[in-house]
Amino acid sequence: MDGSWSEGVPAAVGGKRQQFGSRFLSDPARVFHHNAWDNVKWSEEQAAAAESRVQENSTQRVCQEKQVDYEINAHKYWNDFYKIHENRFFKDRHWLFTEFPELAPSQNQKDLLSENKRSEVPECRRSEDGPGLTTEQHGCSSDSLGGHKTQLPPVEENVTQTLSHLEICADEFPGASATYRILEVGCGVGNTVFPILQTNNDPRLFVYCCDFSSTAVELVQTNSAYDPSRCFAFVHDLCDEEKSYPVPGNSLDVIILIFVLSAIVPDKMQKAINRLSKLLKPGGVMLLRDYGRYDMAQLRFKKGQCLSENFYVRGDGTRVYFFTQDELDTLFTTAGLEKVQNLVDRRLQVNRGKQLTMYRVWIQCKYRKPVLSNTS
Ligand SMILES: C[S@@+](CC[C@H](N)C(=O)[O-])C[C@H]1O[C@@H](n2cnc3c(N)ncnc32)[C@H](O)[C@@H]1O
Repeated sequence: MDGSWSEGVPAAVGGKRQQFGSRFLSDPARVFHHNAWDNVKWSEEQAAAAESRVQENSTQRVCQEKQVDYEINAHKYWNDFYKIHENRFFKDRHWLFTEFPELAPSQNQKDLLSENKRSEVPECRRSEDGPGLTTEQHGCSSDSLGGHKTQLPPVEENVTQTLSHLEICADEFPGASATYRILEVGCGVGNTVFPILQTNNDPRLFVYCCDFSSTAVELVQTNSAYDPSRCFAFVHDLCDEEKSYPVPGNSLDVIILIFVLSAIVPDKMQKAINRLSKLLKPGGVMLLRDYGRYDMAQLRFKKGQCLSENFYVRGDGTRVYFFTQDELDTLFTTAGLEKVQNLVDRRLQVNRGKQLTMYRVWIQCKYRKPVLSNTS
């Protein structure tokens, strides 16, 4: 894996976190005085140079036979990645709580965990798909469901009708008795999930996480912090249209996508987001952080690594796409979600020892399912 991997940690300045930090480079002569600069403005020349670099490294495409291999065996390439790196590669993403307060509802918005009691999953058709765990197995007795006041928009009275097509029965999926449900897709080895579970001890919270790498999921399940009464990790390919998620539609408060959408082939992204959108409760949110167009990692690719426009394969067979804000907006709004946030984080990282500058571009999005939704 090349050195261009980074989780894109938003900066903290003076111990106090601001949106994407606030250390600005006003005097270029001071560039090597700090490790990173926030909200960097690109000059026209720099943008043009980036564009021409991308044109250059995209001229020669990977042959069709190899492309098919990278697609069919995508999970195997990620399995190999995790066999080598185990849980040492990505860092725990504690910064997510500042960026996305929805992930720490008991810390940030005390009532969120008990909100929307009316939106709990109603009676529905039985399915053979569900793992069939009972509420007792999750240690969440219904007594723990409080009658607190709600902070999210009120759920429409007709939600139960829109759920009539559900495949999973109300009390027969993991976390059925929880009142706040978070799903992380492409969870890797749990660098987001474990910080969430550690930050929230509230028994009304349940966290689902999936990845199509069985090696990664196994590392989550065997982590000493993995508690099946609060968390359910499962193998799932977000591009697989045949296999359903082990939760009913309209049942999740939050879905997290951290550097995962970029790992799938662009023509499968829309359907993957559509399917996820259906799982959100009305008022629920989808949170994303991912690579932006002309990020340093894109510029570093060599000729012959390009699969299609802005989509590349790394040396280890894993793939990465570089988004624009508009592309992400289209993906989410086409899935029936409304924009709450769509930001670009341009950071200048500095290697002071080697006197190197690295221009990073990440995009951060938050999209909400309308209370009156036609995607359910
Ligand atoms: C860059 S890693 C990010 C991991 C994790 N989200 C984190 O931030 O630490 C991308 C992850 O997406 C997973 N992934 C890629 N394509 C996927 C797919 N089609 N379905 C499910 N997971 C996928 C990979 O196995 C890998 O764990």
